Amino acid sequence: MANDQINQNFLKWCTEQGIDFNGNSLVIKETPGKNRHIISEKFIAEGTILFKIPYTSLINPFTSPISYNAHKEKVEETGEEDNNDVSSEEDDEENSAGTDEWKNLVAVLFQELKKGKASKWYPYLQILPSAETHNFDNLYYWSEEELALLAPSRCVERLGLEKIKQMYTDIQHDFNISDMSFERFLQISSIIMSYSFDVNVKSMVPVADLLNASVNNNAILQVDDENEEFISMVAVKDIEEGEEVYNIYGDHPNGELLRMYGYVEEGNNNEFAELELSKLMEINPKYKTIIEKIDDVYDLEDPLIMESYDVYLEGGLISELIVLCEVLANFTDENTEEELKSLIRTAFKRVIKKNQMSIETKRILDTLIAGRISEYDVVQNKVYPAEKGYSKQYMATVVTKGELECLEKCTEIINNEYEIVDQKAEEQKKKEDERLDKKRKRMEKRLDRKGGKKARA
Ligand SMILES: C[S@@+](CC[C@H](N)C(=O)[O-])C[C@H]1O[C@@H](n2cnc3c(N)ncnc32)[C@H](O)[C@@H]1O
Repeated sequence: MANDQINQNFLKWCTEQGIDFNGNSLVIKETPGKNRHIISEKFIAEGTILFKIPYTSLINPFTSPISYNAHKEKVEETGEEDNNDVSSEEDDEENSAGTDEWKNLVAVLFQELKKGKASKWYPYLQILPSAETHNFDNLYYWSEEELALLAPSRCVERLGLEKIKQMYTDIQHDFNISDMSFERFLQISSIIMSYSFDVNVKSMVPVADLLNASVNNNAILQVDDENEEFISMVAVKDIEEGEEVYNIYGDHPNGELLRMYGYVEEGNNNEFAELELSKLMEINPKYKTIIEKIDDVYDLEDPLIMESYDVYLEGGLISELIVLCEVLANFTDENTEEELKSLIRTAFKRVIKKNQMSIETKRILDTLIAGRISEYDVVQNKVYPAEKGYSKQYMATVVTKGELECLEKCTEIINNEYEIVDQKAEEQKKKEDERLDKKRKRMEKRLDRKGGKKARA
């Protein structure tokens, strides 16, 4: 079916669902790279509701309950819940709930797509990239060669392919779906990753998902807990005539935008780079053993030993790495477990409360940052490909250049935000002061004695 016809059918369906496009001032446009997006043909003032979407037109396990019930019965029967996630994030309670919602929505969407014209959402499903032949740009569809364009970024490590494979197996089992191929599962997961919203429960939200995103968004989706009928897309800035309406997908750096959504945004201030623990351990052969000792005695709530440490474009280095380097710089082989614990507490106080670090810590960090920057050598001289747009080479360049900028700015941020304390020089100065103080006191005593003699004379 031609795209025009698909759009017309979709608009008709929206009217039937009671979704209006702000008195027709919003129109769907299509351009290469951006695909479908929404433009405002009139000026719209900040605060205006752009469109309202009835909860009944959302796709989620409550509006299309077949698969949800199958899963719920299984959970009630066995008491089992699962902990997988579509990405490589650590598991925790929140993630587990998110994963279950994810699985439910995959199953629901799979069933609705299979129903074809019989689905209540058929005109909506037609405008999603749901055809088996659709080419996604997210990282799950990049070849090995294309992924290599992103080196040395660590964003590729966040793909979590093993977990995804596990999730596929679980869904087949939990929902009794044997006719969903892995390719179809990945395609449906990709749709969910880039089109779904967390509105009470993970859902597909027609029309809201037509909006592209920007860090300078002019609209957001508002969920009003008091309103059980609608959710609304609201203008958060004035929108000029002819301007694109942009939503925001979250505070994602470009590597994450690419992984999940398949696009990047230049000027994205959520950018971050990563410094690896393994590289820190390579700086000094002793560090590995000390880090293992820290891991053994560590009893504070916030984790200190991590696989990698983030360096933010605007916020610099996360303080946990500075604390860790401070401990590495001050630990000696004679230190007992208790002394090590005390070193950790002192390091936290110094770094977080006093914004101080020792000059030794600064040296370790400088070495680590310089080493990571040198891994970006290939990026330093990279020019943006002539064909800007959305080529994979262009997108990979935006990611790696953004990360390099974070690292280059990091040292400057450290210098501005922390007082660098030269501990050894301070100790020497303290000793020197004490020596002079003693000398002064001796002189005073001598003078006193002399003064006494004179008085007697
Ligand atoms: C929720 S959909 C938005 C509608 C989408 N453009 C379409 O044609 O269906 C999210 C997808 O839109 C694209 N997208 C979103 N924001 C973009 C942007 N600022 N530039 C380019 N593509 C963008 C990405 O492909 C993303 O996966």
